[in-house]
Amino acid sequence: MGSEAEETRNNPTHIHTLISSPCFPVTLQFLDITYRIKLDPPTAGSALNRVLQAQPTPPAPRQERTILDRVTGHVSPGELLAVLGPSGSGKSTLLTILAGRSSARHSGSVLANGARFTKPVLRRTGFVTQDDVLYPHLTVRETLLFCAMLRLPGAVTRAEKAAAAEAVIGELGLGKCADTAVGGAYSRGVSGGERKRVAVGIEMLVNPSLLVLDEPTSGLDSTAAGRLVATLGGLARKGRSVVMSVHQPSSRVYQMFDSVMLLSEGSCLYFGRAGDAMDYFRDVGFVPRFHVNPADFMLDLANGVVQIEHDAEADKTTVKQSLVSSYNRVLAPRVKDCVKDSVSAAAKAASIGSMRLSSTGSREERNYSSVSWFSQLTILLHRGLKERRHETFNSLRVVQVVATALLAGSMWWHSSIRDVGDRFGLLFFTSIFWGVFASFNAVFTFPQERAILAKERASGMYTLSSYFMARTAGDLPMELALPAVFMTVLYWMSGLRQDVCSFLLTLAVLLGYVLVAQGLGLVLGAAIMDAKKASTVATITMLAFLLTAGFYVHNVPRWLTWMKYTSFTFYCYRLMIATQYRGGEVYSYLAASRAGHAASEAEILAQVGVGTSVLALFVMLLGYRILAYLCLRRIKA
Ligand SMILES: Nc1ncnc2c1ncn2[C@@H]1O[C@H](COP(=O)(O)OP(=O)(O)OP(=O)(O)O)[C@@H](O)[C@H]1O
Repeated sequence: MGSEAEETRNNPTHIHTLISSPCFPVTLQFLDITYRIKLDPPTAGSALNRVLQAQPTPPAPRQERTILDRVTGHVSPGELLAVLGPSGSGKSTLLTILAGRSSARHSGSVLANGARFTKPVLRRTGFVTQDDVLYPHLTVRETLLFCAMLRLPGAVTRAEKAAAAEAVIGELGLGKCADTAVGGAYSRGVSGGERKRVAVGIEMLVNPSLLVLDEPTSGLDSTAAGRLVATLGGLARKGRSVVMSVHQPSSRVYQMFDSVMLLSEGSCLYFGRAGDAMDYFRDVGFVPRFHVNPADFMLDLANGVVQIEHDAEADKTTVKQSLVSSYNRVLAPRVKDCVKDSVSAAAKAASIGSMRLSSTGSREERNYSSVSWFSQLTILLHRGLKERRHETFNSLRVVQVVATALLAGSMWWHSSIRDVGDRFGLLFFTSIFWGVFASFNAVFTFPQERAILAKERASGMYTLSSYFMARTAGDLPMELALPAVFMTVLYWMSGLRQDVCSFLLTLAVLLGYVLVAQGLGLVLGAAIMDAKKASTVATITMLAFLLTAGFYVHNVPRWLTWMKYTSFTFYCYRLMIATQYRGGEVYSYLAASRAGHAASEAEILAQVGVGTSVLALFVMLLGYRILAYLCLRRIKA
């Protein structure tokens, strides 16, 4: 991939402007979007207060809050619509609904070319969220390259995909930081503005018909913001429908908008041409006292701030109510008629040109068909290896494992096979250490990728199965190298059975066991999707496995005896003993050493055979991974 990018950079004639080629036109219409949430009832005081109250008070009814109130509008190909409004006015909520990415139940309809959103339309919809979720350790160029590889159609060659990524880098002025890591909460990377542009670039790559951006200019200086909005305007001119929200645009940026929607507390105060906004507000009685940036004036209005005679300020609530009722009386009926006309025109066009549209559609669909499952897997594997190159082999983990192996090796230095108690202790310690270590590390896998997985799946970038395979298989070499190093150091230091065959068998048991323990961590992480909670549950589960296996408590209560059969530590310990003591060897050494406590453990271990233990571990190995996959399916795609 690197060489292709190099070739593309060095040969500008190869720069294929996939991102600026014509796209399927989509008119977005939205009618009466209303979204309400139920608020939690106010707490009725402390438990003590409730006890002291003579009469129990009936539970307060749940109140509703309107986040969006009958918001209506449309955006046509070639248009840039800006949604303005103060913080909390409902911009992000509206944009998430318009991009078809909201799981919240809202009323009203969002239509593309007069019809409900379909998968092909969704695939052609780019959505840039406010909190851009990106892989922190990939460079800007790698981020865009991998994205191009996954998102651009299978029919596009790798060189063309690399060229498209380079074109986006050039278009968004990211050349200077192209080889810098994106960075994140815990690692320094490119600046906030550059991150934002990378997030925009990711969506630009797919040449979307509809591009929805939530505050793409936040964190940018006015020059950079102007440049970005000009780029978005340019994309719109090429036939895309672009919707963006913005907090505080400069007047230069405002001039670039074709149409504007002003929101205040979920209600629309204006929708129409950007250039007509000031005339409208003048007509309904709100005139700025001197020349102002229209966006500043409109935001003041949305906040209810307006100067009246003698510099006094009018009551904010009255101002807002007046603006809402003016909009509902003057503009809303016109906007609704306009949207309805646009919907019926789109429906008519679809019925008249059904043959043409369907054939174009199917051709387009072929062009849009995603890359094959196997290609997705290899690209995701490659990306995962690059992203986590610093993580798995971070020096702390290596030091932790090697130090533990050296310490344990010193403690059990050249132990004797006849000393069954000591040997059992060593094998037991190894089982516990790797059970806890592997399951704990795996717990973090999915929770830390949740946001990015949800975003990428929602844009149809890859199938869940290819992601899952890549994520779990990609980690294997790295995850297995550490226990292999551990066992190599410890095995020869502690003087376990000194033949290569026994060493390889013990290593195989440990590696299989690590995979199973990892599986438990993956399931808990995927099911709970909160690393802290999942690691707490992992602790309790591991403790339960250890306690009920009968190693510490020999008289386990009857109703808990079954639990040891669910414990992979139990089976691993059983197999490790089998690799060290053949046949009845253990009993003859036990008889000689009279190690009572080891003898009772050996008795417990005799309850399951080697074959049963291998089978149990194998079933868990597959079972945990299948469960983790099923849990991940809950994440909305
Ligand atoms: N699921 C929810 N539960 C509770 N409140 C919510 C929920 N969704 C949205 N809100 C509230 O709805 C209001 C609008 O939120 P939204 O994020 O859409 O505003 P915004 O205009 O994008 O704000 P900002 O510019 O600060 O991002 C906020 O007051 C927010 O707290």
